[in-house]
Amino acid sequence: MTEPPARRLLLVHAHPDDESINNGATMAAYAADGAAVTLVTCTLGEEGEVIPAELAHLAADREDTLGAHRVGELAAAMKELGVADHRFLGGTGRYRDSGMTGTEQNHRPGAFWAADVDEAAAHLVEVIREVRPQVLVTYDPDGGYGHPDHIQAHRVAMRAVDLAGEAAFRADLGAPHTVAKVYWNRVPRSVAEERFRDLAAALPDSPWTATATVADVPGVVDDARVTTEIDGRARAGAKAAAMRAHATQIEVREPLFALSNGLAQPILDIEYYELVRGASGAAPGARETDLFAGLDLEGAHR
Ligand SMILES: CC(=O)N[C@H]1[C@@H](O[C@@H]2[C@H](O)[C@H](O)[C@@H](O)[C@H](O)[C@H]2O)O[C@H](CO)[C@@H](O)[C@@H]1O
Ligand SMILES: [Zn+2]
Repeated sequence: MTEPPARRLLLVHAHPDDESINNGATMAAYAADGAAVTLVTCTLGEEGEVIPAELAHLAADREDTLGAHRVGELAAAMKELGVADHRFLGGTGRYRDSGMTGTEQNHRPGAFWAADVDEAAAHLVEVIREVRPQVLVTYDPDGGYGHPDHIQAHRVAMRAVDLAGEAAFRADLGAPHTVAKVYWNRVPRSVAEERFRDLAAALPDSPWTATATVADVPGVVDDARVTTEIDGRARAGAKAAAMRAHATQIEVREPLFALSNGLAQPILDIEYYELVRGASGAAPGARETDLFAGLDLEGAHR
């Protein structure tokens, strides 16, 4: 049996498209460098809006086949990033997209927001104990921007990290595993502000007439809270291609993109994180430039 790669990264996201927007360059860079990259997506994105007019029939209030379509978009995006291991939490379609906050979809049976956190976390414990990642990436407690599925993905991911390491929890799901480092997706406020200033110059050459704002960018925090930056500029093409693969949700005109709201925002090829569990591998006062910094990877195969 071949040994798994020494470095193993697990990312937990709410919908197909979040992984490419938040971590596309990071995922592509580590996959290209021989690390094992595993993505768990919690829903199929069934309640999303649809950008291309010719695909409007897929929408939840029409044929309700957008989820199946976005499974294909995600597979195409993973090919662009070179990521072979992507799964849906609890199996394809186990949890349904809950819709934007305050909508009636939040409370429909099967909605991820209505799921029991421990029950959902057990599905993720099984993945953690199989993959045995040293590093896990997910959202902050607000899910980056308050979407119910993002908040729930945070809760399930953090609960699963705790349970996966408990020997007394569900031995049937595999041997206990402690994730060494946990990160939340972040954007330093100074970077967001600078990129939106630059955006104004690029807007006339784009198909959009309006921009989002710094407040619309998920996970923006004061610079001091950002512990880690992954320079993915060498993977900018892969990230843009992966975002473009999510064609029902994202339009891309590099260096900009827009969601179905039509508000232009910058594509970030340097991706930022806040280390919330585990020890930093950087010198005091410096940012890490590697998610695996400080880890003893010798013999880290299982
Ligand atoms: C990036 C992200 O999390 N997208 C979610 C989000 O989609 C937004 C939603 O449809 C909103 O109404 C639009 O104005 C915005 O442009 C969309 O990005 O919520 C969807 C429904 O839960 C979800 O499917 C999509 O992945
Ligand atoms: Zn999302």
